[in-house]
Amino acid sequence: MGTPLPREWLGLQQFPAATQTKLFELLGKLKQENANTLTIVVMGKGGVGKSSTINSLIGEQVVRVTAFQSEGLRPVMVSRSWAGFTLNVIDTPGLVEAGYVNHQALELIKGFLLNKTIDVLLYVDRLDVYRVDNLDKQIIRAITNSFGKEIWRKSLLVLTHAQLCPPDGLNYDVFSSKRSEGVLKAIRMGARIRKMDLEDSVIPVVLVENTGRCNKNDIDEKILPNGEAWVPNLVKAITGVATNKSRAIVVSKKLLDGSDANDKGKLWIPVILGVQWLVLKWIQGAIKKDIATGSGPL
Ligand SMILES: Nc1nc2c(ncn2[C@@H]2O[C@H](COP(=O)(O)OP(=O)(O)OP(=O)(O)O)[C@@H](O)[C@H]2O)c(=O)[nH]1
Ligand SMILES: [Mg+2]
Repeated sequence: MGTPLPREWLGLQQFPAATQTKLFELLGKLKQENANTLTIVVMGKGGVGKSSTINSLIGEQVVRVTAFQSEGLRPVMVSRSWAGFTLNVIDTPGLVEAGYVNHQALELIKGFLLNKTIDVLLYVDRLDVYRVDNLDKQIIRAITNSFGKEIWRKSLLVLTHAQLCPPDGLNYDVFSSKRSEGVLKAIRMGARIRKMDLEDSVIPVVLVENTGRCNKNDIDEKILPNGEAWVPNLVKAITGVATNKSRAIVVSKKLLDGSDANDKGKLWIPVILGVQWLVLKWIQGAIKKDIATGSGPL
């Protein structure tokens, strides 16, 4: 049995006209670049707004949103098609359980993603949180160990709950860039991305506000406190990452088995064989010389 055809992306039509125009333009560009399918995986801690962001992006209530910790532990994929273009979005369970990295959830995600190609990772956290701690780094490390460091070249940081009033009279943009920098630093540390690698691995940040109470501009687009319409921003950043010069992540068994580390060892095999061959040749040469000069043991 083949894969069922994805449903028509009806949610596109519920966006205000201005947003629709921008989205059609961006999706059209993707199609022009021969990207007929786009697979996005959404990961992050529990309750940060992963599922809500997916619903906002698709424009339909496609995945369940819960105020309390969700009991559903399985990843789900939602597919929608538009003019021959297919969008796949994979929602995943939260990566934290009782203050620790939820390895069980991670194993389920790995199993679900096996043999899939990830075009974009949305790493979701909240904007209205002020601290970044060790657990954040541990989650990032767990994702990196599972899918390889390269996944961060295909990632985007999404900060939810973006409709906020910064504390202490701080300016909104100053506050949000401080929070973004904090999470990005945790990503760099957790993923062990070296300073010298930084330039070509800039992770874009997008702020989103998923509640129905989000403010709107006069053309009905949902806006952030700084006036930016965030849905087109999100789609633009996604298409940017999808078409950047890094390759999409093919989740093979080899990648998941952590063959990365093993491969590093394998690189030395030809070198060691070469050195062995040279030593052997040298010994052979020395023996021949000994025989020729007759200076061998009596
Ligand atoms: N104010 C506000 N609330 C949000 C936003 N995003 C999500 N929420 C709320 O936060 C709660 C959790 O949202 P979910 O989308 O279920 O979060 P999740 O990351 O999918 O959670 P798990 O699947 O349990 O890991 C729900 O009550 C949402 O309504 C946001 O941008 N702003
Ligand atoms: Mg969820």
